[in-house]
Amino acid sequence: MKRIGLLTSGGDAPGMNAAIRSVVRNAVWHGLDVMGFEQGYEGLMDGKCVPLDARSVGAIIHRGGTILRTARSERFKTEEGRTRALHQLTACGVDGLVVIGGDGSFRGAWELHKLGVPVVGIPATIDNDVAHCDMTIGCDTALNTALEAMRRLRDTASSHDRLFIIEVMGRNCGYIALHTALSGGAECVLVPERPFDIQKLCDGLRRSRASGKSYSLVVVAEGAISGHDLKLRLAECGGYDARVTVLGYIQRGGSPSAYDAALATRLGAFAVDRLLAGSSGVMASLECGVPREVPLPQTWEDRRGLKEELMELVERLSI
Ligand SMILES: Nc1ncnc2c1ncn2[C@@H]1O[C@H](COP(=O)(O)OP(=O)(O)OP(=O)(O)O)[C@@H](O)[C@H]1O
Ligand SMILES: O=P(O)(O)OC[C@H]1O[C@](O)(CO)[C@@H](O)[C@@H]1O
Ligand SMILES: [Mg+2]
Repeated sequence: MKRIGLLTSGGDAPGMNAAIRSVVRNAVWHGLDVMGFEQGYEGLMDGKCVPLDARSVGAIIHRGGTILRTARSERFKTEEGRTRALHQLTACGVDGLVVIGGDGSFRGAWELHKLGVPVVGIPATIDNDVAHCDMTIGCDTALNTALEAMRRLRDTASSHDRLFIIEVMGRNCGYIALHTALSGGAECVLVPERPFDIQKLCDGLRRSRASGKSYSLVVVAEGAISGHDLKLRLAECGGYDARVTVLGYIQRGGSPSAYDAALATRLGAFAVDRLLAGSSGVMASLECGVPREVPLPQTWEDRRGLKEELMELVERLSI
């Protein structure tokens, strides 16, 4: 192997740049050339690439976003698009590829692997919805951002004796919502994985008021119900006048936490080591703290799932 390619795909996540730096520097250390493809699979199909060396990834370990930029690509989901990508890889002399992204990006990487491209994935998404890794790069930072917001909202909620709804990201996965609720001390959390009963929610809020609480914080993942729709339902069902804060893309930005920067640095170097060892169609992972490679399909076929006992703990401690 002489030259490897590198791209970031899907939603950006804090720590992607730290992973890029680590991939490039470890590859250079091994005597490899590196080409960075811009805007994920879109740039790969169009041959938009830049050579990367040890100096071109200086002073990015602490930066949010991704210097390679990222994209979602419908074109790459077609056979024609992937054939184009394959031609571009050959034209650029790339004989191995590192894909930094989430579950969708890994599905794309698996397609390339099936076409004969040696490919290793690095899990990076704020959603933490990839199986067989302790955490995905970016999730810890996003959680800390959401927690800080929640603590600020607690200040104003308690001062005004109000009910606040905090909507966090998570189209299909309630990990951020659950862990924000757990660490921020919410009264209640709504996640896409569990149906919710508005009457039960109103009853719970009423009980906590009756027990002497003067304000309440409800965390909702965007995929369960929007914060604004929940406000309307709470007004209809319980006469509540809730205030809504949608955290949105704020959660995707910012410098990576120590955890995310270190995780990205370890996984970036490990991904290059696995490519050089001849692995393909795998994710570079830390599972229970131990580096290991996981066949890509297992990362989406085996569901991580939400821990029921943590959902129950939020409820139990909300008395
Ligand atoms: N089944 C598939 N076949 C080929 N490519 C795919 C497939 N699924 C997803 N991709 C490619 O991967 C890209 C990124 O996927 P997706 O938008 O699901 O984000 P992700 O990697 O899961 O990250 P995040 O969830 O954090 O945004 C898609 O836009 C598409 O180009
Ligand atoms: O608007 P975009 O970029 O598609 O991102 C939205 C989605 O991306 C994620 O933030 C993951 O990056 C999801 O939680 C969210 O639903
Ligand atoms: Mg995803």
